[in-house]
Amino acid sequence: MRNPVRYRPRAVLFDLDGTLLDTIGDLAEAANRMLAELGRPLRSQEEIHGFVGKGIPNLVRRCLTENTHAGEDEIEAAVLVFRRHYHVVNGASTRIYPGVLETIGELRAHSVKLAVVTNKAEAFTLPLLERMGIAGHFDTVVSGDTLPVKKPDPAVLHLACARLGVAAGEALMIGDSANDALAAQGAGMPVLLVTYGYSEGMPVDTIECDGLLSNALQALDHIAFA
Ligand SMILES: O=C(O)COP(=O)(O)O
Ligand SMILES: [Mg+2]
Repeated sequence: MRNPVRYRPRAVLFDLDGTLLDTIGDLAEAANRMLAELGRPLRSQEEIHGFVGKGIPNLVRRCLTENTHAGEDEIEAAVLVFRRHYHVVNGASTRIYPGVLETIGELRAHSVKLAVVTNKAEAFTLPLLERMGIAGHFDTVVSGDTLPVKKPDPAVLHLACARLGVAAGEALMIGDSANDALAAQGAGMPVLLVTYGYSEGMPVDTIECDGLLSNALQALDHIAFA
């Protein structure tokens, strides 16, 4: 993009799955171990890719109900099965996306505060950040079960900002889906979306946002350091 608007954020809030980390292999593995244990047909990674974005209970529900049926009790029990398998595989095939470490390093070098705001439950988020060696870069982490609501509810972004001591208008969100975009817009902060992540089957260029990034490093084109 030529001459994009440059923000001067005091904090950058990052989405996790599909933005910082490519986690689809582990999510699909846990989902298929769950489906196998429940005696249900397995699903392709591509299909499961479209189910990621609104947290684990929603992922499990879609695995059990898309083109088929399951009762609420069955779905509730399946969430526990998924979590048991995901604890085992979480991080095994996860990779940090290109440009992420350099971007984080540049932001930290300019004293910009950093947070992760994810819809992934905390029991998986914190060990995953540790395992990938990036936990220490973030000043705070808000997970999918930190509050009773998740993205697209802006409350999770407000909580991250409160913990960082910045106003919502002084922060910038970087995500990969409409959940991130809507949460940011609800909180009154600009949002950049990466084009390589998971957007629940929605073409990312159809989601209203303040800029698209094909590599995380392009976020720096939208930022002016004081
Ligand atoms: O857990 C999910 O479904 C998505 O997590 P994310 O908010 O980090 O993309
Ligand atoms: Mg995401």
